[in-house]
Amino acid sequence: MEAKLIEGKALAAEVKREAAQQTEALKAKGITPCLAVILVGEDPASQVYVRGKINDCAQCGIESRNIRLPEETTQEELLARVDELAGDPAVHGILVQLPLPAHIDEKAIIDAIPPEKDVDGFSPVNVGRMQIGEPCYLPCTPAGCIRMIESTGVPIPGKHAVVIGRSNIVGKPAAMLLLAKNATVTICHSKTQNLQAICASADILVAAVGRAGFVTGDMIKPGAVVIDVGINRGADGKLHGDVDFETAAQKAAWITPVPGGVGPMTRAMLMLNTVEAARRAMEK
Ligand SMILES: Nc1nc2c(c(=O)[nH]1)N[C@@H](CN(C=O)c1ccc(C(=O)N[C@@H](CCC(=O)O)C(=O)O)cc1)CN2
Repeated sequence: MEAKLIEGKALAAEVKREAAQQTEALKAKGITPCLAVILVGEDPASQVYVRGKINDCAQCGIESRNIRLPEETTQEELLARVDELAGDPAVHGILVQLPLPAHIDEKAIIDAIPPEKDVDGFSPVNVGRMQIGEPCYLPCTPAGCIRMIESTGVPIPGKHAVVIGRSNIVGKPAAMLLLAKNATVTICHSKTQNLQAICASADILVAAVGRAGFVTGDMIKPGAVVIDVGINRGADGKLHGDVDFETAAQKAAWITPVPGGVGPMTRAMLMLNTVEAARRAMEK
């Protein structure tokens, strides 16, 4: 079997067109969605992602505030900036780019973002609402994964979905969203025994391990949908997914590429969350 590609870039363009249309409709009612993005420090990858987000905003007609703070910014200073944006009615979404420098407590910063402006869906209130199926902002990467799976036309209900990775921003929420779609979900991690056998029984496999080429063809069930969340920069300077694409594509029915897969979808889903935040603010 030679897997079909789930084209993240094309899907992301579709999602951004949706966001742009919704933005137009909001502007006609007198409200312009606005996203504030805070980047602390000079991490080169984060700079690329933030630039991408600001460009996406422009493409969708969304206003943006690009806030760059030096590496030595203190936690108190960062909290003060977040508070300022929290109190600014013109700002609908606040995103603090992760990772933060080691001297800043990420949790304290995420907790300071009001849930109604938390377009990353990382705050405890949004995480809790997601768990119980209440309206909330879904974290962008997992939400993008679901949209990519759905784009294949393969029904999720009843399928065995295996998520490798248990991070708060990808693995856990991806598992919860798959469960909410009535998949039977297994979460695997570094201590999991029989990982190969579990993965090889997955109809849907989401790899969020953070290790290049970790998932190989022998771990894929023939005909599976494989979603590769990994973005690992190799010594060759190129980006590599968590999935060994060549061998996995021989077994899977559908597979996401890296680059051009989950990454662009993460950014596109952020645009939808920002428009939604503006709509909710208007309704309030
Ligand atoms: N506040 C947040 N911080 C981080 C998040 C997040 O969702 N919110 N996720 C990741 C990084 N991330 C988004 O910020 C992200 C990563 C990658 C891409 C992307 O488009 N990747 C491209 C390749 C880009 C490149 O050349 O490096 C691709 O995969 O095609 C977008 C967003 C951690 N931090």
